[in-house]
Amino acid sequence: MIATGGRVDGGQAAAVVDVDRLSRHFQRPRSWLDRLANRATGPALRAVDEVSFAIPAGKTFALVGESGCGKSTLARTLVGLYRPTAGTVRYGGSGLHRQPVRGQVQMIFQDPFSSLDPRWRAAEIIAEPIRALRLRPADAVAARVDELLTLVGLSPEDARKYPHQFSGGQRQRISIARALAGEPRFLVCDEPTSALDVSVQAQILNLLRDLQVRLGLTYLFISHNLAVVRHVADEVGVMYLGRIVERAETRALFEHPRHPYTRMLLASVPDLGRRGAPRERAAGEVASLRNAPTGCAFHPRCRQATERCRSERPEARPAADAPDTVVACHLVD
Ligand SMILES: Nc1ncnc2c1ncn2[C@@H]1O[C@H](COP(=O)(O)OP(=O)(O)OP(=O)(O)O)[C@@H](O)[C@H]1O
Repeated sequence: MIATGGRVDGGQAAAVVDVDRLSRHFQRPRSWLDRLANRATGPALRAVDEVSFAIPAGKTFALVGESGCGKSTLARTLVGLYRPTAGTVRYGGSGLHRQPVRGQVQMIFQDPFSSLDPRWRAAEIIAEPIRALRLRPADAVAARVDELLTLVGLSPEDARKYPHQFSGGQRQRISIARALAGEPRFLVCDEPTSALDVSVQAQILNLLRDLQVRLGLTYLFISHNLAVVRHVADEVGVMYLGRIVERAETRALFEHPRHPYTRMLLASVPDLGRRGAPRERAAGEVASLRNAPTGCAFHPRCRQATERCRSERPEARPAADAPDTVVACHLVD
């Protein structure tokens, strides 16, 4: 259960990750207009803008939203690949830390082929974090690699193979084994199945689910596929141009979407099986972070937008009738 600002209320399961008004901006190169106005830098691109949420231990929080809305930037900031521009991320169970304990936060990527070094055998790929973090004595590393291969549904004989000798699904299993080698508590899965054949996607999703239960892992799960998100997530955050516009428990989000953008996203998937939920047809151009609109960033596409939506940015607030749902929209309530 999450309140505004991403704080987990006392008495609830401890958060493994707690994100509070986190922003990550990128400096854009100067345009000729900037030069003309004698500006030293171009305007910042607000890839992630004041995002807040917390993920309780053992749960899955999913991020959805159109391409370019900042999901990967948020994921990369959480695993420490990018430094936050503002706001905080705290990690841990009891007593949160500003930095993740080494190894405890890991990431798996969409394309396992490009994230695995083609010159390394599976054994070396998986052993690397074990050695770097000194998680096992040198003579126990090989046995740990065999254990991890078995855990992800491969066999110890696979240890000698190179990435190109595996299928796409098997390569993703190697990536997962490598991530688990660091003994993480928190795993960021950035589109982990979108590069895979449909028949293999379900196997990888089931593997992730099994591992979550067996190892007590906490997931941030990023996907374009709303049917997948509905299946795997406990809670969902809907991102639009760098901000979370709606955050709700999965069932509530799919059955009772509140933000016009969430409704539009769900309406774009005909077979989600929603009955009676209000439908929103897509309107207007897909906006870009490069020229983000004023006020509510969604207003140019929103059929109900008012003058206020055009000028005043809505803050994320708990819904009046569902305090676990947080929505940033002037028209809700
Ligand atoms: N290293 C970077 N430097 C400058 N701009 C960046 C950088 N990384 C991402 N961006 C910009 O930040 C915005 C958000 O990108 P991001 O990859 O986070 O979106 P996304 O929602 O993950 O998209 P997709 O689903 O296509 O992966 C984009 O406009 C992108 O061009």
